[in-house]
Amino acid sequence: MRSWDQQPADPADGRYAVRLRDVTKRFGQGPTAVLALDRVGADITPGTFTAVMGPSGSGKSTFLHCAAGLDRPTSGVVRLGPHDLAALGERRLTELRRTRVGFVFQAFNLLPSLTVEQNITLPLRLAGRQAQADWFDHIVSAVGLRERLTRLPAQLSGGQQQRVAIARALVTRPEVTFADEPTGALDPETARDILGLLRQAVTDLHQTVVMVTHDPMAAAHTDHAVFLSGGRIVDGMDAPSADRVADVMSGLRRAA
Ligand SMILES: Nc1ncnc2c1ncn2[C@@H]1O[C@H](COP(=O)(O)OP(=O)(O)OP(=O)(O)O)[C@@H](O)[C@H]1O
Repeated sequence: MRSWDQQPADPADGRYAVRLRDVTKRFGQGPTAVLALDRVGADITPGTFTAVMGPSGSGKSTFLHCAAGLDRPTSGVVRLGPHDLAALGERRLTELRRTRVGFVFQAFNLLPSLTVEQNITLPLRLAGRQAQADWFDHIVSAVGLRERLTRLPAQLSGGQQQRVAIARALVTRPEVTFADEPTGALDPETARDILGLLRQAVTDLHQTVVMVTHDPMAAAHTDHAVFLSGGRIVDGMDAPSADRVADVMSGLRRAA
């Protein structure tokens, strides 16, 4: 069996934070089966911010779940850095998710009985690791939570709670952070702050972020947008602007 520390077979694999090759995901069987992803390929370069877009039901969440090792594809290859996820058993996959992947969800998903600081460092404690003081300080400053480390989530606004979730995602210095509609529950002004923070995590902290979003304004904060339709990647755009993204999205909705 391949060890997860083994060198990759294709030397190019190690250059990407995430690689999907021919990834297909089928839910169910027979006439009611749904092909949620249909031979999808994607290369996510380290230190980039990518938006995954597409109409409702186009496969965005399935893409994110397969790329993040939350779900296993029916066929195809998913690599996180040099690691082929299919080669990992459940225990190692869980460990890899905990230490090499950050998650930010629409619903924040903070633990209500833990303070801000305890929520941020939770992934490290689960992995039996200590916080690196410099990095912890760095991200706490970046997300602007230094004065609120002893608060509980219920004492914070939605935007502040999402800042905690972003700090928690970054605390392990993951290979990649996946954000699923991270601004979906926020008012437009707070949403802009949170998108600016994700942008800053990429530009200043050299992190890699992949964000599922419906919102062309959100995509405009990213370096690259990929568009899914019917489970396939049908388009891509560098340096996306909200207007160009909205045009592509309208076209995809009309065609759907
Ligand atoms: N667990 C599941 N069982 C059966 N079908 C599923 C399952 N998860 C997703 N699907 C189907 O797969 C397709 C893609 O779903 P997915 O949630 O990935 O789309 P999406 O683009 O994220 O949609 P939305 O924008 O509405 O969240 C849809 O047809 C959906 O109904």
